[in-house]
Amino acid sequence: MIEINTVTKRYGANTVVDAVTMTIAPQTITVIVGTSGSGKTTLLRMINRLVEPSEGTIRIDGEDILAIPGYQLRRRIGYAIQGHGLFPHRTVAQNIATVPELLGWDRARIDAKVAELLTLFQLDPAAFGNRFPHELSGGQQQRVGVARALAAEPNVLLMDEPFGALDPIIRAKAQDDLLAIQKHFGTTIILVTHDMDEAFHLADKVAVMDKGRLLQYDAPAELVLRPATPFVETLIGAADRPLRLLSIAKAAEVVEPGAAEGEPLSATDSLRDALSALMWSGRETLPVAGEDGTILGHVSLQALLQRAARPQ
Ligand SMILES: Nc1ncnc2c1ncn2[C@@H]1O[C@H](COP(=O)(O)OP(=O)(O)OP(=O)(O)O)[C@@H](O)[C@H]1O
Repeated sequence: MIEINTVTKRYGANTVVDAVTMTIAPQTITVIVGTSGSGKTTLLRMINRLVEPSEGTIRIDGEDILAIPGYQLRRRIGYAIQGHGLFPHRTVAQNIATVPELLGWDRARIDAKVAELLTLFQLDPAAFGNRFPHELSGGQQQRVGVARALAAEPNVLLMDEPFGALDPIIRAKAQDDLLAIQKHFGTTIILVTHDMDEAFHLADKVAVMDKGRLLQYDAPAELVLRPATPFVETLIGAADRPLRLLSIAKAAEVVEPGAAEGEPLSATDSLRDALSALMWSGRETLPVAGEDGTILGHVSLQALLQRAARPQ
């Protein structure tokens, strides 16, 4: 658990993070959104002491981070940034091994970890381990950046616009990889993004910042249904509210018994994808298949319209 308690950061007379209080549950993904300059990066960097707070406390699992030397803290907390920040003269394997080496892991454990992470990120260790960063595509470099942040098995991973430079297709894939990896390791992730679609796709909870203040810290559906301020409403985009609600629910949640014609949806597809498939196929219903391909029932346009409507 991460407890941020009335944390403030000032640069001279300028308060860039203003008395932010939030508690982040273990093994969840918190996404920080807000306008440019609202203090998102500063808040994130105070958690690993790359920036020191002017006031307030931050505790990780009950321990005040000021009691831990910054360099030690940063070995315990993964940090991934846009543009990956890989060391250009170290190979992919050496990059990923950086923190485990600092922590004094033995060679066999380091090699096993590097191979595990490369495989997890769908990079063949034999083909990629000895390459240098400039010999990879941007998307591959970004995956290595996240793999490096995870190498020492941190409980906490901070990510600052990690997918900002990726094209939309690779970006969607990177987001799904991150969700799978978070499940696999049970990591607590705090991620900064400008992209509201990304926030809704990834977040257990969203923190909305404006001018250094935390305006709302809630589950994505709460932001849509009960925005704390007009700013939150604008940021989410009033016209997108029904689609945002559909994007955070899965087909499995509205499946009804009975057969339907057409190409089956997957139970894990979002309701937004389900709506798109229904509209494109011109059908009122489509079948839904489980992971093993068994048909579980169908999803109807009617059910989706009900889910997308403002609750009465
Ligand atoms: N070292 C510093 N010295 C002085 N001012 C700073 C420093 N670092 C950040 N700031 C200021 O603090 C404010 C918040 O910056 P921060 O990078 O946290 O915002 P952000 O929400 O992450 O912005 P963006 O979305 O543009 O990355 C900005 O006005 C910035 O100019």
